Amino acid sequence: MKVNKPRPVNLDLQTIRFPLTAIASIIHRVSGVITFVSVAILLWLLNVSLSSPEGFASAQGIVDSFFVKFVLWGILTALFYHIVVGIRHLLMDMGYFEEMETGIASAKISFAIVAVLSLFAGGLVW
Ligand code: HEM
Repeated sequence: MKVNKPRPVNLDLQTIRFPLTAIASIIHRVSGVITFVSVAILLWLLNVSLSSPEGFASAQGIVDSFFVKFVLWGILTALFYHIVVGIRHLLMDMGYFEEMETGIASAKISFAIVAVLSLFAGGLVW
């Protein structure tokens, strides 16, 4: 088929720039998957800690390393992101923040709220 009006094609992923709203949405999906996987890890840790006094001590030992604390901080940050941007999604489903300007502003505000909550999570973990 002959194309009369050649349309611009840009498939170079290094030059495609996503709008902030798209980035917020992609990270929301990623944070949902992280939260889903984390539920299994956290339930396993809870089970270990509740099994016996020795189990509780062993769970304390597991959580007492920098790496595990870092992972827990990441899990909490992903959860906070998912909840805050999830609420933004639900508000958009109700018809708010649908224009580009308000969509970008609400994404920026959500990022700022998540940054504060992430600091709070760091305080809880360490
Ligand atoms: C254990 C808790 C949770 C898990 C494992 C989870 C996981 C997920 C996953 C995997 C998705 C699919 C993402 C996509 O396909 O784009 C999703 C979507 C969504 N989640 Fe969660 N979620 C959890 C809790 C929450 C909470 C507390 C909220 C409250 C705000 C929430 C709000 C949403 C919304 C609004 C969507 C749809 C987003 C869209 O339309 O693109 N989620 N969640």
